[in-house]
Amino acid sequence: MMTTKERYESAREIYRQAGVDTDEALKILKDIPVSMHCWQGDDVIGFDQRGALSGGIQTTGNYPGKARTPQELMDDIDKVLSLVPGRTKLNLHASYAIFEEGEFADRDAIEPKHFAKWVEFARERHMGIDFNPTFFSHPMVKDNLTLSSPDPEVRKFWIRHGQACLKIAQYFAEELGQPCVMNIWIPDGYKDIPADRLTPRKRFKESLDEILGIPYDKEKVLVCLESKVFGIGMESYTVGSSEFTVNYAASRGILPLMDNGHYHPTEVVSDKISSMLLFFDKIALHVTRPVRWDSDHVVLFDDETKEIAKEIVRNDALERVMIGLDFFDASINRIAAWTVGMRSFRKALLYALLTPNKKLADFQEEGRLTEVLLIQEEMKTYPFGDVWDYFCESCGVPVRETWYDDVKAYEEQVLSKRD
Ligand SMILES: C[C@H](O)[C@H](O)[C@@H](O)C(=O)CO
Ligand SMILES: [Mn+2]
Repeated sequence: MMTTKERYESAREIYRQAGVDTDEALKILKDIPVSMHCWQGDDVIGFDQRGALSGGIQTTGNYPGKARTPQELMDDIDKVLSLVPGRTKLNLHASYAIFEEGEFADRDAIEPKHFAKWVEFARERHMGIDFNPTFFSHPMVKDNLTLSSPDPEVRKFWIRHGQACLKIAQYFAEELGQPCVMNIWIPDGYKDIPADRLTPRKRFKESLDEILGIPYDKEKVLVCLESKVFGIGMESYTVGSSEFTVNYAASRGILPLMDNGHYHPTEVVSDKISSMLLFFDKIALHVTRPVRWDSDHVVLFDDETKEIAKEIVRNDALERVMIGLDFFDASINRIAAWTVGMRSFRKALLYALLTPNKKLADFQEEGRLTEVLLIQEEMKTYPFGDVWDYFCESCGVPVRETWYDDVKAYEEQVLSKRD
């Protein structure tokens, strides 16, 4: 039987004939940062509250073994890191603040010190940290409203939260020497047809201006604003619609964030990326898999994921698109869910890098559309798996599904003891 390296060498030659340099592709692939969301490990619960998940998002499933403490979550993240190749960043929500015994700070009073353990964790693993204020799962979310609430006390609380998070984001960037992508998403909306769509959006705009009005270093903290078309219980109207967030981001010099679960079912983020790149220096993504709704299924190596990766790679936008994953599945082993999602997106990036993008774009310009179609189709059966396996092996992570043996062992030795 051929070794992984021998299979790679054979594949390299096949790709070379199609005009693709696999060695170069693997060099690029290894350094593309993909931000891994901490919230897959504990069903988006966090450590600062005991209530249910709110904000119109939902984790379904009851698979045993979810992380209940910071140490358990860190152990689980470590297990995933040992199974996924390439550069990873860690994406935290503010609700994952770590308090000393007997200590507590509410969301509007959290400080960098409450994230010092995460910094230590990331530093030891040479990772940067991205960050998210948490505008949900908290008693100060009143009638599903936060920054757009008519109640000034509610708004002020969440403005203070946003400002506290900016300081924490800058602390991450300074401590770890990598910019921190700080994403703002609010759940605010109405279940039924609103009487006034304008006023809540006006208040949201003013609240955001107050948050971003405090001094912070724009080189170190890349603030994003994420849109959403609907949430559970907010089916008819969301304050932070796509038009709101894109216009706000453009007018304030921050990044728009597109989550591919946050649009109407036939809209695709892959088609939006090029337009956004023409008007923004940088944009951000939450890659997820919506199944009929914003269900946040595990990211797969599917057509839309591939198309998203292609848009980033072939538009030469690897440094301009901040990639983060956002899914949460509690119905299967959570470590496996994370691993499948992370490996799948890295695969999609590799697939894009192994596509003769320049040749195809030239053909399109020349009107050779038959060739565009047939080459894209033929590339699907190139020996992609041999290149992927070699990449995994050279990054020191398991090749193919053998990684599940590690997950099973971890489940038996660690996860099964948790409940
Ligand atoms: C945890 C959430 O998924 C996240 O904050 C937000 O990005 C979102 O996508 C809400 O639907
Ligand atoms: Mn998201």
